Amino acid sequence: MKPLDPRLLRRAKAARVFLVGSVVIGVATGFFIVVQAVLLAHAIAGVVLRGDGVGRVAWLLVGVVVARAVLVWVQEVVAQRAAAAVKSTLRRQVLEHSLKLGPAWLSGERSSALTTLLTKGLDDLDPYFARYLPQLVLAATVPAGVVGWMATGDLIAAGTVVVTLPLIPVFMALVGWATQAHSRRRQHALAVLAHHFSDVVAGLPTLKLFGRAKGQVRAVREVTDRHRVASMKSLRLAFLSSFVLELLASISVALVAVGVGLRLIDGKLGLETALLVLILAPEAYLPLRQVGAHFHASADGVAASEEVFRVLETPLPERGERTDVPDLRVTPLHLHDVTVRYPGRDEPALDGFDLDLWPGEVVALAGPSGAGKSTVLAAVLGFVLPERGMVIAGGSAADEFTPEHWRRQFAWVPQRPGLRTGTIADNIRLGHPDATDADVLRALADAGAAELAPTQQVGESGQLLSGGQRRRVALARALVTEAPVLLLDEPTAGLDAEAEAEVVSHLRRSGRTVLLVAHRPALLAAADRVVEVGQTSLGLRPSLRSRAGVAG
Ligand SMILES: Nc1ncnc2c1ncn2[C@@H]1O[C@H](COP(=O)(O)OP(=O)(O)OP(=O)(O)O)[C@@H](O)[C@H]1O
Repeated sequence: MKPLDPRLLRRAKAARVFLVGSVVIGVATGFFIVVQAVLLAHAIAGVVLRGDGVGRVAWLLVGVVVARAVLVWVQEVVAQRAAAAVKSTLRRQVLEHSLKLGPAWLSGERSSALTTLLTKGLDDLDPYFARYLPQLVLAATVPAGVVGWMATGDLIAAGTVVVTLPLIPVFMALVGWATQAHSRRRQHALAVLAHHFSDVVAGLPTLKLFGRAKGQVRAVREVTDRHRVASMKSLRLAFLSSFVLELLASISVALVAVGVGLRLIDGKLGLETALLVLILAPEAYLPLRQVGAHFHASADGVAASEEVFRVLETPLPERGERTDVPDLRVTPLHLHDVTVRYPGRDEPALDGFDLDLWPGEVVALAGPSGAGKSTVLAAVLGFVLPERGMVIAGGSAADEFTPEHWRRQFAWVPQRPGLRTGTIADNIRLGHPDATDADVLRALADAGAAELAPTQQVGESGQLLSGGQRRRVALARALVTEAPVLLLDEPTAGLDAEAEAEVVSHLRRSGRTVLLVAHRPALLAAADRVVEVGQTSLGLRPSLRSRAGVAG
């Protein structure tokens, strides 16, 4: 584990500002430590050797102590603010990057692990900023100043410190290597625990139904135990390394003290210099010892930030910068030889797929489960990039345009539409924020959901609605947009025959281009064309064959 990850400084401006502030505070702290030692040594030697009073020195000492207390306070405030700013920056960056990577990437991630990382995981950066980093800066500034000052009084003592001091960072580096593996294991155990727990909670009704709910107690206990064991190992290592660091520092200070004592007895060293060296020697080791102590508390935060950088360094698919997307109300869309292979899969999900979609057409994609129908919609939207072939509009490939501008041409209803907490109207207005109440009611009616009240609450992820109702609200959300092309993944699943007929007739009347995934006969029959995915044959209605330019 690197003491300071340069990526943290690169990605978060607050971290850079904080580091500069910490260096200033570190130098000031070093200065006050030396001043305090000089004043103390002078006062004690004055009292012992010359019988001086301590009045003036005492006031100066009070001033130094207050100044040091103010520095600690400033450091704490700056650190807490920096930690909050860095966490919020990293969270925003991960969310923005995840959005750009799209649903195909997200489906390969474990959402609960990502949630844990962005919440509890990044919160572990607090001790890193509040304790570890300031201490690291002090460790770099204070010993240098202290040893330099000691050297002006007693070269031998300064030499002893210079020789013994590096032992501490060397030992810390060894501990760091061991801790890194432990921290990763602990982070992994926490992610597994979160994932397992959210899976069990989500599947509890099913587990209960099959009488397997109790069996999960053992599984949760095992996963929790793994996390407990990993945490205990980290703690054991932390205590052990703190003990050894303390021992090392104490022995080193003792070495300096014995040398100073002997030279004092021999008369080679004055009392004031000896006192100064004795007061300063522990101060040289203290920052380094404390770096070791705070290192363990911050190791989890650093492991979490490494995980964050893994996400942030996942390359984005290359997309162009063009914003002049052709108007798909009048421009046909072509899929040419589109071949998509998901990461980690040998077989392509879609192999050499061709499709011409003419403005105003209703085209149904049919084919067995797993044939690649949803993948066709994902390829059109640019959620997956074809390894071969391309999506073309108006003579330009889709990936020449920015994803935001390209996707404005489409409204999409996925197989499992997401709804957010709020009313039905709130969810529909996600498609068109300025939609009036009348627009919302019309969209609901066109989606075959006239009986649903716009003010009805949908609950978290739409849990207060039935599966069919959720789908119709999502369809209404797509219909309320002004997108010229509708991409609908089984839009009428869960609807009765009457509602389905209404939806189909509205889709046909709307004049928009519709590409839908369909299994049900009513939907297939209503389409202008049915395209089999996973097969090469095109089932065209005779009236459209000439328009599609397909011979036969
Ligand atoms: N994110 C993904 N990662 C890896 N493989 C995937 C992913 N999404 C889909 N697949 C695989 O790609 C193939 C095509 O999936 P797709 O969802 O496009 O099929 P489909 O025809 O829509 O199926 P269904 O009718 O069951 O919805 C399947 O073998 C599926 O397992």
